[in-house]
Amino acid sequence: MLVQEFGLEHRGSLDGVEVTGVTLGTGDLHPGDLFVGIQGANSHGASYAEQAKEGGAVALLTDAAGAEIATDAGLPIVIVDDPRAALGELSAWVYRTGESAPLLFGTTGTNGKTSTSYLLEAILRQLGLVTGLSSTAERHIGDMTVVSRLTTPEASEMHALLARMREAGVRAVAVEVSAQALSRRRVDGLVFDVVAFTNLSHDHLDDYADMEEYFQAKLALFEPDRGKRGVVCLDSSWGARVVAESRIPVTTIATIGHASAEDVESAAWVVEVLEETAAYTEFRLTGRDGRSLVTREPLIGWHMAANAALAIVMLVEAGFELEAIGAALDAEGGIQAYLPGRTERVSGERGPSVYVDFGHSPDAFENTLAAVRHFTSGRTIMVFGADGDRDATKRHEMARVAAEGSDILVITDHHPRFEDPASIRATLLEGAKLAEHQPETYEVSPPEAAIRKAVSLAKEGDSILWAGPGHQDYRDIRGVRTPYSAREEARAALREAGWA
Ligand SMILES: CC(=O)N[C@H]1[C@@H](OP(=O)(O)OP(=O)(O)OC[C@H]2O[C@@H](n3ccc(=O)[nH]c3=O)[C@H](O)[C@@H]2O)O[C@H](CO)[C@@H](O)[C@@H]1O[C@H](C)C(=O)N[C@@H](C)C(=O)N[C@H](CCC(=O)O)C(=O)O
Ligand SMILES: Nc1ncnc2c1ncn2[C@@H]1O[C@H](COP(=O)(O)OP(=O)(O)OP(=O)(O)O)[C@@H](O)[C@H]1O
Repeated sequence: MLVQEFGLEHRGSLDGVEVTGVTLGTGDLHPGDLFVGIQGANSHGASYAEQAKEGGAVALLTDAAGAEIATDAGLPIVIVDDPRAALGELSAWVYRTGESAPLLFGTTGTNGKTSTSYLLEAILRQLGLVTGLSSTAERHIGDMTVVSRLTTPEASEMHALLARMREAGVRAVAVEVSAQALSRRRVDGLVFDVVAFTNLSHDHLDDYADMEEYFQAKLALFEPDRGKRGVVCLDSSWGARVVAESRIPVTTIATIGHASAEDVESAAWVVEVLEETAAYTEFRLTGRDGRSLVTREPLIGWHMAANAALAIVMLVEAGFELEAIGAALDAEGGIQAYLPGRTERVSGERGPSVYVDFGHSPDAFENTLAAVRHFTSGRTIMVFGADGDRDATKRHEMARVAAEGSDILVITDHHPRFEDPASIRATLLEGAKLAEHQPETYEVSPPEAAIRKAVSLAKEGDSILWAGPGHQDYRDIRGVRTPYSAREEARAALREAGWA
């Protein structure tokens, strides 16, 4: 049936073969699945065809090279030139995700994708809709939470997720779309009702040759086969490029004091931060036509207000009335969202304030440090490390920005992966020295000791920002995911210091 539908070449009998799911990896396999073998960085997926058969796969779809590898695996083989290119459409067909599709929102950008998606989900719930979420931190199917491995799942997993959402009565879904997802065709077979661009700054230059290539990867979300209409944030200068090069209709939003004066002047929507407290940020969102809304989001920093406003404009673009959104938010005192590991406060009433954050780029450090400083009467202490085996070119700038914005710096380890953690720390120490302002600096490994060092130095009125680990519950050390929670470590360090 599938082979006839798509007119595909095949080997071996497909009589009686019924495909009920699609998967790329034997680890995710369910009986009845079509196993798709793609060439990976380490191996060809087709070399796992025998395992896939044992696990209940009913057929293999792969390229000509994969078909050679899997000749003796005992599965019927469907052959296509580029299995990854076929994956989205095929998965959409198997999981019937085109039928009664929910409202789909897709957000891309270097920073703020997860936050915008959570805030969007929260507002949709406050509007009374059953919602879904696909983010780096978690995936949600209504009230159920599913663990995330990638920011954006592979197309087969994405369509399977949407099928489960349909069964659960989900009406609207917020999806975080990474540049890697666009480059690797993970959102094929989806057309978002509204897409959004948050910002672009230095990150992922291990995956992309330069910022231009990284930008072009993100821009792909603003194509008619990916999104119907878009909202572009002008706070980073790359926003104007998205507007100029988008191939779908877009509207714009800019934050006073952060976008250029000309961009604030020309934007269709303007965000003005009215009040920043340790518990919430209040802002006004005003449309060019005079429509306006004042509300609060439960996170610190102007950038989180910008993310919340972006989410609201996405909803307006999807057809929701601004007045209705305002009324739903007013009824509950603002946006009711909990974002795991995004400047999450883990300290109690007494002692220093401790925030754990997922920021891992210079821009994220700068904004989060500024937000923490805003409420700190004492000293700002920053604890951070850098990812091993990921873009090493951003390390100096991360450390310089961290040094510039803090009074005390504790440089430690993050996910070393296969790199030597001591050499990553040495690079960070070099970067910190490039700052004009030189904080008191310590090098402490491992992170369990680093957070304890920071807590031992902190006094009432001081704040500690631990940037990097966010919501994550493991550290990747030489390819092994060791269970580990920064939020739990920070709480333990505070308890041990008598600040419980
Ligand atoms: C570097 C990279 O992109 N790797 C992706 C790639 O893995 P790979 O090429 O290393 O795969 P491989 O180990 O050679 O295996 C080849 C194939 O055999 C399959 N296999 C492999 C072993 C086995 O026992 N059984 C099996 O079936 C694999 O599922 C794969 O399809 O193919 C896998 C499945 O198709 C992906 O899950 C995997 O993403 C990894 C986990 C990853 O970290 N990707 C990063 C770059 C990424 O996409 N990041 C963005 C981040 C964004 C952000 O920070 O904003 C994201 O969206 O998450
Ligand atoms: N609009 C923004 N501008 C700049 N920095 C931001 C913005 N929003 C969030 N950040 C910073 O980036 C960190 C990560 O935020 P978030 O998880 O929402 O981004 P993301 O784009 O999903 O990142 P990732 O792709 O790595 O998951 C935050 O904790 C904060 O430090």
